[in-house]
Amino acid sequence: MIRAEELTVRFGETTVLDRVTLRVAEGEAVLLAGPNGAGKSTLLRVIAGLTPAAAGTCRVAGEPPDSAAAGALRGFVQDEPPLYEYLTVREHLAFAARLWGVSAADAPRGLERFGAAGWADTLIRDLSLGTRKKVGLVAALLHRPRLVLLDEPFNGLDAASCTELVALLGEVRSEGRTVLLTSHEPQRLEPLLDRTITLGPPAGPPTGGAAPLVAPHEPGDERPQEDT
Ligand SMILES: Nc1ncnc2c1ncn2[C@@H]1O[C@H](COP(=O)(O)OP(=O)(O)OP(=O)(O)O)[C@@H](O)[C@H]1O
Repeated sequence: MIRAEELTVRFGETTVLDRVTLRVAEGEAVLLAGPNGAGKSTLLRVIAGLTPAAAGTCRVAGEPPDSAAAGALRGFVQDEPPLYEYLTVREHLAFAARLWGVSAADAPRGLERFGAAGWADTLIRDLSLGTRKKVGLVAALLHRPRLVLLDEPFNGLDAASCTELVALLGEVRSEGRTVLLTSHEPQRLEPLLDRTITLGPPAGPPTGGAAPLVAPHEPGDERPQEDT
């Protein structure tokens, strides 16, 4: 489902990802782990087609990540979901459903699942952090994507919603869909995960000279390596 080879991402003179190789098979649930600043969110954003790589290749179901084809099969739950502040929750989800070309009929059930049904007619700008996250989750999953990417999905969620989210991701996985996520709370994910891929520590300042990092891929492969 995801095949990234020798990916390098730079911001200015800082190399954030240095020749990262990663493969995730269809139907796997994989945690992207590593210390703060290791580049986990950046890697997710490359796979989501939002951040370009300076070198290397990335394919999602064989398609470039920024292509319409890859976009249609992916749902990305960002740490801070981009939401339309002046729409109500209901309007936002109806808009997201239109963009995906699907019915918004499942949206109320999605909100209900996370205890957020009562916010349907509230403007997004008036929501708490956790409720925004729930709306972002429901919006990203409306089209039942084959690939679900989540960046720190537990941030801001209450305990019951965290449990519900793990159950939801378990259903996604049992349907043969793929899950790739970052989280600093791996213990929550134990029932779900097939594998953990660990990125090495950040390269540091421009002259840091980090060694290449290769994260192996197929199930059953050796454990990911960290080079410092
Ligand atoms: N748009 C950007 N412009 C400049 N630097 C950026 C940008 N996005 C990320 N970075 C830098 O890239 C590095 C990796 O950030 P990233 O958010 O990918 O790390 P992370 O592993 O997800 O960290 P955390 O665990 O803290 O969420 C950081 O040093 C960050 O400051």
